Amino acid sequence: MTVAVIIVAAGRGTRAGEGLPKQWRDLAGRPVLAQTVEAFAGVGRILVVLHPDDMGLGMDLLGGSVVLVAGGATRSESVKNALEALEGSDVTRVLIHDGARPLVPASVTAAVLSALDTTPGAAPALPVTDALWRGENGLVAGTQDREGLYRAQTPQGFRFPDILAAHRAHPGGAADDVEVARHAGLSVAIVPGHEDNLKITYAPDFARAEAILRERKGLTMDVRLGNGYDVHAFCEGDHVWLCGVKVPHTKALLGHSDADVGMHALTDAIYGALAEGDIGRHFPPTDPQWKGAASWIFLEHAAKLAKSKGFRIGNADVTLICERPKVGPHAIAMAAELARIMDVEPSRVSVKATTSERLGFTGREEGIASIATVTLIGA
Ligand SMILES: Nc1ccn([C@@H]2O[C@H](COP(=O)(O)OP(=O)(O)OP(=O)(O)O)[C@@H](O)[C@H]2O)c(=O)n1
Ligand SMILES: C[C@](O)(CO)[C@H](O)COP(=O)(O)O
Repeated sequence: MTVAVIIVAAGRGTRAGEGLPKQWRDLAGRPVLAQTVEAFAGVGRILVVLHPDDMGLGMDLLGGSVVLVAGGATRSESVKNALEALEGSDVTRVLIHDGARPLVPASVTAAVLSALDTTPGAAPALPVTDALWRGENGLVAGTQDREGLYRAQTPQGFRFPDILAAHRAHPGGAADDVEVARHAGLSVAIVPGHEDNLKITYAPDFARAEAILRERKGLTMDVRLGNGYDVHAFCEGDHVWLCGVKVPHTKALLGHSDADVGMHALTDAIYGALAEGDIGRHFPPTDPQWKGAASWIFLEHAAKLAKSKGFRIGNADVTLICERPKVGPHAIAMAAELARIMDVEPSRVSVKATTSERLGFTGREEGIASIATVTLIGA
């Protein structure tokens, strides 16, 4: 028995939203397609069907370890191209699998292959467990008996000559290869599918798939919390830099750099979460090259350091403590600027202010203090 695995990955993944087609996107550190191919290691010879524009990407990712076949305009055309490529080979059984199902358990594949000993076709599926409704204009218009209904998965397995003939005879437009096989009169056994074997279809499916992978690898989430605190004294001047925004004021802030007290607190919070010291360790105040430096250089460095260590910024919260200038009118612009520098969504960054009720050095308007908290989430 010689087995071939056809992995169809020539679609454009339009429902998964913007960016690269889903099979090329990152899933827990590696492209989806690399993980799908890996799931079939040792099962048989592997053919990967790609969009003609993606052949270069395929060579880079998979090299000579698989046979690359150019896909068609529909899934079934893509499958047929690969089946035709196998004609004349010694292949006796084929498994046809979606490139967008990277988490297929080996037990599902084994069950499909073994069912082919007794039926010409076999495919995994899960029974529908929820109640089913028909809907019209947002209202329930009727119910549907769920008895005997299944959610179809892949790999769908067939004896090679049967499925090649079935595809050649099919008029096109089938949702899957079971439909093609049944049109040709082949019987197809249902074997137990698996909830992990989801098809990445919409953007949130990436997070579901990633959670399953993490659980499989026994990984727990590495969440880090960091805090930062900074103070700068006022001096002569007509503006201050706060969280990357130039704010007119009757004084300036004194410092070796641009004295952006909020950005310094946030930068230190990131270094703190990474156990990487503080700004002074990375940008020594004794080094003249940082004299008058724009503080975004420090924040960008800290954010990139976090990324290089496998962390993303979960959220950041900065509080400025001063009587004046008034921060409220600038807070949104400040949060947006910090988010831009750190390369995170603006909704994950907060800037707010408080006075110290005229108490202490901030109350006497001798300077501004800032505290910041950040969470880093390990990949
Ligand atoms: N012309 C096509 C269309 C789809 N597929 C593959 O068939 C599988 C299942 O299809 P689907 O999830 O619908 O993928 P896309 O067609 O890429 O997605 P969308 O419909 O959202 O564009 C995917 O691995 C996809 O790459 C293919 O090889 N050739
Ligand atoms: C083949 C399939 O994966 C079975 O569930 C599915 O039909 C293909 O994807 P699509 O979303 O229906 O295009």
